[in-house]
Amino acid sequence: IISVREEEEENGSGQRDDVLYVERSRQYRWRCAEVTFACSDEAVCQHWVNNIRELLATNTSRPKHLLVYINPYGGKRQGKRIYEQKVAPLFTLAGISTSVIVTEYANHARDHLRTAAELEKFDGVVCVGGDGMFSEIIHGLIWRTQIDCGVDPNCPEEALSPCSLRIGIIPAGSTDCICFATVGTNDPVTSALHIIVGDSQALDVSSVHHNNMFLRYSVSLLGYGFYGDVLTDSERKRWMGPARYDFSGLKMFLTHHCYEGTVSYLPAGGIIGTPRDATKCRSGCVICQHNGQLLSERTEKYEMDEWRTIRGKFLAINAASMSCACPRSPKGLSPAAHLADGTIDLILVRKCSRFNFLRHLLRHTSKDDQFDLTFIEVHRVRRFRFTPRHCQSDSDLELDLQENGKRQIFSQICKDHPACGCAPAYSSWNCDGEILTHTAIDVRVHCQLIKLFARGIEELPVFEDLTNPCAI
Ligand SMILES: CCCCCCCCCCCCC/C=C/[C@@H](O)[C@H](COP(=O)(O)O)NC(=O)CCCCC
Ligand SMILES: Nc1ncnc2c1ncn2[C@@H]1O[C@H](COP(=O)(O)OP(=O)(O)O)[C@@H](O)[C@H]1O
Ligand SMILES: [Ca+2]
Repeated sequence: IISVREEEEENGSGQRDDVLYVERSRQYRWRCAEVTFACSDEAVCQHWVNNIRELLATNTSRPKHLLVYINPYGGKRQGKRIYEQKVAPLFTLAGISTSVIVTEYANHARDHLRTAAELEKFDGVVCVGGDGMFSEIIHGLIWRTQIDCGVDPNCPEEALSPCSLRIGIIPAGSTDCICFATVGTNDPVTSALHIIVGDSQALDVSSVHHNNMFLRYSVSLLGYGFYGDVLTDSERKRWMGPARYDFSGLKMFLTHHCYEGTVSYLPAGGIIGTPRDATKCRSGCVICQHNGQLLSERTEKYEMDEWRTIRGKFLAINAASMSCACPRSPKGLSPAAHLADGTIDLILVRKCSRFNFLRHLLRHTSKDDQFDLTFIEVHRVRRFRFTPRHCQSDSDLELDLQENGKRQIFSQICKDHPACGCAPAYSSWNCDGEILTHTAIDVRVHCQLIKLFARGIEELPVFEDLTNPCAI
């Protein structure tokens, strides 16, 4: 139930109660529906209304005061309109009061959250925008929580303190992968209703460091190579709106750059689940519960796991903290990744032909397994490091030379691209849609560090689930 309102019957024959409630629609969408109860005895009617209102008021998981940040610049620049026309009226109906800030520049929301007075009077923060805007919100909230708790965010070894305020996402960006992968759809009304009913979904956060210096947090994709290059190229074409990703995606596919470097990772030992599982992370996921519990009890196990190292040439290095499902790829980059299990799926796409890379990419949009290819490796990890070849230590480079024969260190990249002879040695990291300035990074997962107003993707009813044989 969202709310209840009473009205006199027009002919004076008693009272009417209109109850607004959430109804499930197709493909994970929720809608607001209304049912009317009428009674000739006004006292009885009033009794219903009072009881419903009392139940709603005593429900502590529902937010009553929200701090809303709107990015008017993201996606198709519709954030303000989406909020005012589709979301604000629902919040009003649900009796939620709001403080709304329309951002005026990049990092406005992040900086505001870092210093905002009386944050404790709010029951949550609402982010109207895309993944970049969500990233601003978590940077503000996580930073503030660590400073308040005396945790040094620059130290990669420190355990971070969880944030108490829940975050709601109203999708108004270009990809909106975080919303899609946690709700199942990018629909502002559905997201508003998840906020109103007070849903809660824990989310892992990865911290990214470079030489003991904090760089960024990530909750969805950290991508070097293909996705880093797509992002860098697409930022120059922001005027195209969300279509910039399709243009830059095609361009980077044709460019076909590969990058050399070393990936080291700490496998996620002792947990249940693998990146090749057929089961997916869904509402109330038992794998997230089990692994989350395990991590909170057995931190020493994590230290006992052994680091592994892979050197090579890669078209893409993708670290998915969640499935990264989005409208372009409804199953995502790593379909079996979990929202809150304390792990990242590390996907290595080794150098291969354009044709093979296309096969891999196309499988993101079909039922075929994108990992079932000889040039793809996927590992479930707790931590990983990447060093591009030109940042490797002298001894590492010496080792490479021995392995690869006597060729000149700095010519190998152009050798991979004889046509242009000037391919770049470095890519950049795409960190939830923001470009990272450093290429050598150290990434660590912090299990269930933040909470969203969401419940994870719900199981579809059998008749809607086209992957289910009973539906056909
Ligand atoms: C030839 C067919 C190719 C099909 C490829 C489909 C693969 C798509 C996987 C997309 C994964 C996206 C992961 C999400 C990243 C977002 O965080 C990021 C920023 O989002 P936003 O702030 O809302 O704009 N989006 C991207 O990096 C876009 C990647 C697009 C790649 C084509
Ligand atoms: N008022 C603003 N003006 C310019 N940039 C902004 C503003 N508010 C937020 N940003 C920045 O806009 C960028 C893109 O935002 P995002 O919501 O992710 O949209 P998109 O999905 O289109 O990339 C982010 O880097 C964010 O920090
Ligand atoms: Ca995860």
